[in-house]
Amino acid sequence: MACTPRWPSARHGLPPRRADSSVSPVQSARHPLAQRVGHFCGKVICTVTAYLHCLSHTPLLGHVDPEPAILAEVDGVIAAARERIAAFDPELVFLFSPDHYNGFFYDIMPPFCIGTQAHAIGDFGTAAGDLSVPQELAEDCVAAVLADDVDVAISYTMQVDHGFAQPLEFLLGGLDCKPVIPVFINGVAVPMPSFRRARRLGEAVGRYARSLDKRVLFLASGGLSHQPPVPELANANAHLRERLTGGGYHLPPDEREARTQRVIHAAHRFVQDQNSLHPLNPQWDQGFMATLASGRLEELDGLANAELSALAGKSTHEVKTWMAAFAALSVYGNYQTSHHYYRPIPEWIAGYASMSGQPLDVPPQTAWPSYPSPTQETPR
Ligand SMILES: O=C(O)CCC(=O)/C=C/C=C(\O)C(=O)O
Ligand SMILES: [Fe+2]
Repeated sequence: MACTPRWPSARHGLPPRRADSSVSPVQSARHPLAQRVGHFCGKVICTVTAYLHCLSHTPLLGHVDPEPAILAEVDGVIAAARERIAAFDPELVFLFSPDHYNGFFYDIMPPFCIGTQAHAIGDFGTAAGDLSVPQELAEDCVAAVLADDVDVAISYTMQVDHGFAQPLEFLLGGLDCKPVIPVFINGVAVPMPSFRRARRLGEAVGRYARSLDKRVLFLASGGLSHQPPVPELANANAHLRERLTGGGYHLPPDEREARTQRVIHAAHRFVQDQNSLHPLNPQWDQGFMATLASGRLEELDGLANAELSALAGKSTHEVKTWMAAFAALSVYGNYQTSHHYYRPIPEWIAGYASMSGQPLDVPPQTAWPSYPSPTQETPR
């Protein structure tokens, strides 16, 4: 697979905001971030061994979109994040993502699962194909996390959807452009893990990552506040129940199309009437980002799942991927966040957000463009 980004501009015929898809190690040596974070790590000096980026995903991109100016704004946010990641040049990626009944069903629904191999199905027009999973490292990661007292499942045939595919496409240029360990966190199928458990998982993954002596990128996919029409077992009819309990691994094309159209239709309706689904909650979203930025991750330990659903919508549990990624970063010491972006986007039925983070001993990236931000750069 060519590692050319299929980010929003590419899918909408807009010119890329930055020509960073061609950033090479040599070019990125002149890159401001490269100078700061030590792109030549291992050759000259290594100052940063971990970087984090958290990004909402949306299956509605390219199907129901906001006005061009907003689309271009998001495009720029993603392009800039991709450029920073290219400058960091990760040797290994840990991607925390949920699933939407495409790879994980109620035949056996783990709260957490690490894949040693993974295949993306290509739903909603996202990329299909195999991820580049380093099998032995993924196996070691599972063993390390279990030894660290966090129970995690293992899959040798993980099937993933847009939740995993979109950040890999947008931030890394494709499904198989970097070695990636996929970490599934159940964010839609009740009963779900708590914030506290997601934090513990992230810390365990972070401790394993830190033991590797590699430049590691932690990615999180999903959120923030939203409640798109994702099926629920509690009110499923017999056919849907059969699908949700394990009959959905290989959906017939007509059912796949019906699911896609159902979400598109719901988005059109939500744009007209934001009470047609659970309303977005920008206040909660921005508070959540500020809490992660503050480093006080334990503050969310006590937020019950039912309470989060009531506050911000039933799919908001996807933000536990953000919690896990930040917890992993916290293992590297105090951190600082940057490039906060937040905008409620009804067309995508989402409080759409993006945020980067890195260990605190690296000078802040003051030369970088900023975007509308709910919080300022916040040293922990
Ligand atoms: O209709 C279905 O069965 C699945 C719908 C679906 O996949 C929706 C996904 C929505 C998101 O991923 C999101 O907004 O985060
Ligand atoms: Fe999602």
